[in-house]
Amino acid sequence: MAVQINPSILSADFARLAEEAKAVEGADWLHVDVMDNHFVPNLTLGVPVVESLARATDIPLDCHLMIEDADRWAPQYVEAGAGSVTFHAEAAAAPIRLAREIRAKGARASMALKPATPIEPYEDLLPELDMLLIMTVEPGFGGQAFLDLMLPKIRRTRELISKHGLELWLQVDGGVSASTIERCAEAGADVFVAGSAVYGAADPAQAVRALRTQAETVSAAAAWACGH
Ligand SMILES: O=C(CO)[C@H](O)[C@H](O)COP(=O)(O)O
Ligand SMILES: [Co+2]
Repeated sequence: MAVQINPSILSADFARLAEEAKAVEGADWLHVDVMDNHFVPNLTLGVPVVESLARATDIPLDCHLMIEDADRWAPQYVEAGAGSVTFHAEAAAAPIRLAREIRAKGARASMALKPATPIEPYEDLLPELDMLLIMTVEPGFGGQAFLDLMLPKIRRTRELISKHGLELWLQVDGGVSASTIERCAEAGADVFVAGSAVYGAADPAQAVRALRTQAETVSAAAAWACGH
């Protein structure tokens, strides 16, 4: 299980997005939080900004759509250049059809769960996805405190992924930092979104490297424990 670190540009300077992407060289994906002021009480950016950002950076874009009517909008983010598109389970009328459409258009299909949404009703849907995102804060804002009570859900999701023998990536988003990333990795997450912990650091690229080292150490120890 390879560790991936995805800085969230929610905590970057929106007037300098191309430079902010360069500041996190070495990151696996750039996490782009799209908010519509309906699904969440905040407003960020949309398709035209994603199009420009995709042209401005070589880092692939991981678009996290916190928007209503995901069925209508998500495919447009693939066309805008996103390599991975995450829709919320709570905002999709037909998640299987939507995941298939995202994949057919050439991107990785991912589904997110708000903290109060359980994973169990979605077990049969997991093979349709390339990634599952477990929110570890209420979506809407960066800089919130990590919700420890999400750790059992991360664990249960990792068990379901193993039970079905899937290649699915397991992403965590919200309050991920030097003081919480090890707990997430230990619970079974392998893709880590970090906004304030990266862009709030004096050297964002160094913050990405440090988070990666922490997560890799834990996941190597977990792999060793499983294999013996
Ligand atoms: O989806 C999000 C908020 O809804 C952001 O990706 C997330 O909060 C990242 O910011 P931080 O690491 O500062 O919590
Ligand atoms: Co996000």
